[in-house]
Amino acid sequence: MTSTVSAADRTIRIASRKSQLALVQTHWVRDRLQESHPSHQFDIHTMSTQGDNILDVALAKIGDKGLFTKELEVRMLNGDADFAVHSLKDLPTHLPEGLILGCITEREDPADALVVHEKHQDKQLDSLPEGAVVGTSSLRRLAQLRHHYPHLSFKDIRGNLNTRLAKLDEGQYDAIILAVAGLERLGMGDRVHQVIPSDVSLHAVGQGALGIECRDDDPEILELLQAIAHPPTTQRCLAERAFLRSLEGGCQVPIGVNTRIEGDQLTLTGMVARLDGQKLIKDSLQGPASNAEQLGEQLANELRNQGATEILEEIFQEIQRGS
Ligand SMILES: NCc1[nH]cc(CCC(=O)O)c1CC(=O)O
Repeated sequence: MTSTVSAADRTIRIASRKSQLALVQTHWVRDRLQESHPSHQFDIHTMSTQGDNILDVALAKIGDKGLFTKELEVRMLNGDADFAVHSLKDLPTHLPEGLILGCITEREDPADALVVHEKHQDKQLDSLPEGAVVGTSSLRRLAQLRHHYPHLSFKDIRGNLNTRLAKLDEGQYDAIILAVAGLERLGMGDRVHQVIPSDVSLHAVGQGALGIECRDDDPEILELLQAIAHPPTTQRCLAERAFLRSLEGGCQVPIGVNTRIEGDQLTLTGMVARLDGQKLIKDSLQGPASNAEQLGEQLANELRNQGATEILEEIFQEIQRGS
């Protein structure tokens, strides 16, 4: 006798990292899917990733190719998990054979935030004192902030959000830069002291959105995930990811974006900067949102014509040398 397992009696296994932010995000996805598919059973399986364990090596040096995603991907490919919930910005633009981006959820504010030590409550980025120490490990944030605020100094910061906030509060930094979205999801939106405007700092590709990764040969899961897909966010993020995919050369680089949808028009702004902030190439273009990925590739070509390739090559060499 044969029996067919229908989605309704299949237990769906969700893979997640163990960090507090990852768990909040995964529970949010599970709860939304449970609402739209009440008869399904969803189980969450948590695991640590390399990115959670390696805290001392500069992330830029090892590159962030799947550092936060690999272990989850292995589970899916082995058939031990059905999909994984990621912060979209941590999900590489090239996925392993057999896996795809099943859906993208509605984005929160994608901007970066300035979070200050209590002694700087009355300050903003432009009024922090000369030499104030700003914590960030993101080359993108570093290059853009150096460009606009040469009076500040920058220091690496590692660890999860709570660890970083504790280091700030202890006085190891005058201020730190974090994503608005992460703070809000953890109920710490009150720590956002200044939302950094997009003319100062473009955000990371995919920032503020969740990406659900699954096997490409599982139509049941792909269908189920459509309940939490958000088409405008998806179009914006596909344009952003195509832009990054087209530019990146195998390491974490200072690339930022901003997107906007009005009617059926998508506007994409992208930038590539030198690490010292002395040179910054930025441009925008607009086109039909239905051509999102093509727009991303087109903008990448534009920036290459304006000198992005040289900047990226220079950065790649600096990182190799370990400077
Ligand atoms: N690289 C770490 C990371 N990955 C996702 C977020 C939270 C925000 C988001 O969903 O983009 C953060 C923290 C941060 O950048 O402050």
